[in-house]
Parts: sequence; C-alpha cells; structure tokens
Amino acid sequence: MSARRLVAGIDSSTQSVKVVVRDADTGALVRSGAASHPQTTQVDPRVWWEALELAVERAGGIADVVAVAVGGQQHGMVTLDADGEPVRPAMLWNDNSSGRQATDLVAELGAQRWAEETGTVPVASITATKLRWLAENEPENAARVAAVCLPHDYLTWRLRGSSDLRDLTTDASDASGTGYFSGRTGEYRLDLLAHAFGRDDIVLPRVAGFREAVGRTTTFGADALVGPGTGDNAGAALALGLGPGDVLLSVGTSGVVSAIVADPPADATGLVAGFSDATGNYLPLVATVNCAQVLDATRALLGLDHDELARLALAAPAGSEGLTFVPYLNGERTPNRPDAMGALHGVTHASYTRENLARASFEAIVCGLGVGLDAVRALGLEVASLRLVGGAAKSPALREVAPSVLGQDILLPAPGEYVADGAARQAAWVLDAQEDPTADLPAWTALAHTATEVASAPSAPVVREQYARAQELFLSR
Ligand SMILES: Nc1ncnc2c1ncn2[C@@H]1O[C@H](COP(=O)(O)OP(=O)(O)O)[C@@H](O)[C@H]1O
Ligand SMILES: O=C(CO)[C@@H](O)[C@H](O)COP(=O)(O)O
Repeated sequence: MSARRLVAGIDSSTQSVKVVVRDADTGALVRSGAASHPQTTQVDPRVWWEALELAVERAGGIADVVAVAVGGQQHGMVTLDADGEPVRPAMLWNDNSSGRQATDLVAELGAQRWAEETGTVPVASITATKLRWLAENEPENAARVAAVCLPHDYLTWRLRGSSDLRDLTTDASDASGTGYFSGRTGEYRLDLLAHAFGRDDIVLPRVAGFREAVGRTTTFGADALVGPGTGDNAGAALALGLGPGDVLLSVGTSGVVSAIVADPPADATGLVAGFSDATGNYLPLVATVNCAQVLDATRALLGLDHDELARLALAAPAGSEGLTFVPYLNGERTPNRPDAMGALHGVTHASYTRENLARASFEAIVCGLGVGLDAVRALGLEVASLRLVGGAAKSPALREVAPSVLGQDILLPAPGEYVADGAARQAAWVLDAQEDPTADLPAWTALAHTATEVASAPSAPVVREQYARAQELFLSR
C-alpha cells in the first residue's frame, strides 16, 4: 500500500486564519489550527503572515504535506512597492472608505457596461474603487505602487518565498472580484485598471489555471506544491461540490448568497456580483457587510456568550413582537449604502425586551440573506437547495430563524472550515494534475458525508414583511 499523502488548505479570512491538513485521497481531516486577525478594516498584510505562522504551528505544522493552497477574503487591496514591501495597510472588502469612488466609477462608465465587461457593478468592496480612492487621497502612496494583489495572492507568494513581483499569481475566482478582470474572457482589463487608478504600469498577479501548480514552498519545513488558491466563497463551493441549483448561505463577517452557474452573470442592478468560481464556471454572489458581527454587537451589549444569545433569541416569538433591526452597523453593501447607519423599528413597551432584541438580530441578518436570495432568483436561478455555513451557522438560533424567515428547509453541513477545506481540495487536485493534467476534482468521500442535518421551522413571512417596511423607511430617507 502506498504511503498516505497529506495536503494543507488555508483560509485567510476577515477575522482569522484557519489551516486544515487533510488526506489527499479521501479528504479525511487529520489536524487543524487557527489564529486571529486584527478586527480592523485596514490591515498590514505582514500581520496575516504572522497569524499564518501561528495557525500553522497550532495545526501541528505542515512539514509533512505534499501540496498546499490558500483561500482568502476577496477584494482587499494589497499594494506592494518595487521591493515587495507593503506600501500601506491593505484596505479590506469591508472598508467602505471608497463609497464615493464607487459611485463615480459607475457614473463614468455606466452600470450596464461594468456588469457586462467585468460581471460586477462596483461598490466600495471592489478593489478598483479602492485604487481610485488611493489615487485621489494618497497620491504619494499611489505613485509608489509597483504591484497590486489580493490577500490570498500575497500569502501564496510569501509561501513560495519570493520577493520578485513577477512571481505573483492569483486565480480567476479572486481576480473576478477586482473590477478590472473579465470572467468571460479570463483576461485582465488594463483599460479599466487605468481608468480607475490612472496607471496600468503596475504588476498584476498572473491568473493561473484552476489546477495549476504555481510553484513550490519550502517554508514551514515543507517541500510541497503550491496551488493557485481561491477567493473564499469559491473555496467553500469547491469544498461542498455544489451542483446546479445548490445555493450556499455563508454567515461569517459577510453574509453571502452564492451558487454555481455555467454562464457569466451580468446584473446591471448591481445586487448580484458575477464572479468566477474555481473550476471554470461562474459564481453569482450577493454579499452583505453586516452579518456575524451584528450578533457579536448584540452579545456585547447584553453581556452574553454565543449560547446565551441563542437561548435568549429562541425565547422570543418569530417577528420579535414587531421589533425590527436594520443592522447597518458598518455601512452596507447590499443595498449599496456605504455610509448608512442602522436602526431599530417597532420599539414599544411590549416589544423592547432583551429576548426580542436578540431574536431581531438573527432575523436581521437572515433578512439580508433573503434579499440576496430574491436577487439570484430574479436572475433566473432555480433554487433547489440551501446550505448554511460560516462561523454563525453554529448558532442554534440561526438554525431555527433561517428556515423560518426564508420559508424553506436548509441543509446544515457539519460545522467546519469550508474555505480552508476547499483550498485543501484544490491542493489535492493540483497534485493529481501532476499525473493527469485533465484530472477531475478529487471525490473526497470523507467530505461528502457532511450535509446530514436539515434545519426546519414553521414559515414566518411576517419577519420579512416587517423588515421590508423598516428598510423602506430607511431607503426612502
Ligand atoms: N456559536 C456561534 N454563534 C454565533 N456566531 C458565532 C458562533 N461562533 C462563532 N461565531 C461568529 O462567527 C464569526 C466568525 O466566522 P467566520 O466564518 O470564521 O468569519 P470570517 O470568515 O469572516 O473571518 C465571528 O463574528 C464569531 O463571533
Ligand atoms: O466580499 C466578499 C465577497 O464578495 C466577502 O465574502 C469576503 O470575501 C469576506 O468573507 P468572510 O471573511 O466574511 O468570509
């Protein structure tokens, strides 16, 4: 019998970095580790590397793996100077500073053109808007930029031990979230980069094939192939092996609704971003900026841990007796209101209780997902199944509130790190492709058993009705 081969997957996400080590042939989990990221919307990318070092150590090292790949939070603008050092802290997807620049870019070229040519109408999350912000607000820094890449590209490059900007690589799933890449053609749009940033004489990461080994790593004592990596949402889709009509709901820092389709989406309303996936298909996606951290904020206010918040929320009736939370604590991306503030509606002596506030917080983030679900349906997607993943999916309250508000049963993959798992699965794919360049994604039977539980609850349409009324009050102001 041949020796067991191990692969590592990394998820450098907004709040933390996670490392999983899995069996390359079955997908069985061998060990894992994690470390925190700063809770800010601008972060020095070198801090991600330090966190990765700690997470690798906590995972028992990766010296024995034969391939590794990195998934990461999308869109973050990592600017490097000619020596490969960060010019300034990376501006993350949830940094809304570039809201006005997004509005300007849409006004200059038109929403329809952006949607058709890049798949996405720019909002503050999109990298191109951050580059415009940099050019306008920090011209000296902008002039020092020799390369721009994304969080997962930076870590992939560091894993390979390179400081040569020409070695930077990315993949289509993450490149498709920059605003200067066409998922349809698989090519950068240097004209759009120049339009946004005023320059196109900078290095952009080479877009690698989806099972291509982009190099080797000898860091962490390993001697392993390095895969191209993925944007985090495409990574989760890779782990779960989503098929037509399978919709993924991710409840991390962002609330995300996404699915896999064969044709490039182009939604000129700007609600649905038409990203690429990590297999040559497309990933229509709707994201909110306010998701798990809304629960964290309510927990902090009420002085509760996760379990206590869930118990409190489940002690309130569906609809929270009319208390409705519009949770724009960090501006919002869907709807596109980067400067918005949140609001509580329906406050009465009867409704203003701790229980209702807890439940209204869960209902708020699920209503955000509901808006996303409506938007992907409006593009013609037939929703066959829903799966719930991400940090807040562990909450029993979310598992009850989500099917009740969305009026549909939801599959619950076992709590896990699906982005890191997707990166690990890609690493195994890269390994297989060394023998057979046309290899299929490895079957990974050990991961296939994860969607065992189903969340069910009586439908409560009143929640979305009262949320829509409260949101309308806000939007019409
Ligand atoms: N049991 C739980 N109930 C609700 N929220 C949780 C629970 N466990 C973790 N979280 C929240 O999940 C978030 C982290 O989820 P994660 O998917 O790792 O985020 P990200 O990928 O954006 O870094 C944090 O805001 C954390 O407070
Ligand atoms: O901006 C998007 C998708 O367009 C977010 O999904 C980020 O990719 C961050 O993901 P999490 O850290 O919330 O998982």
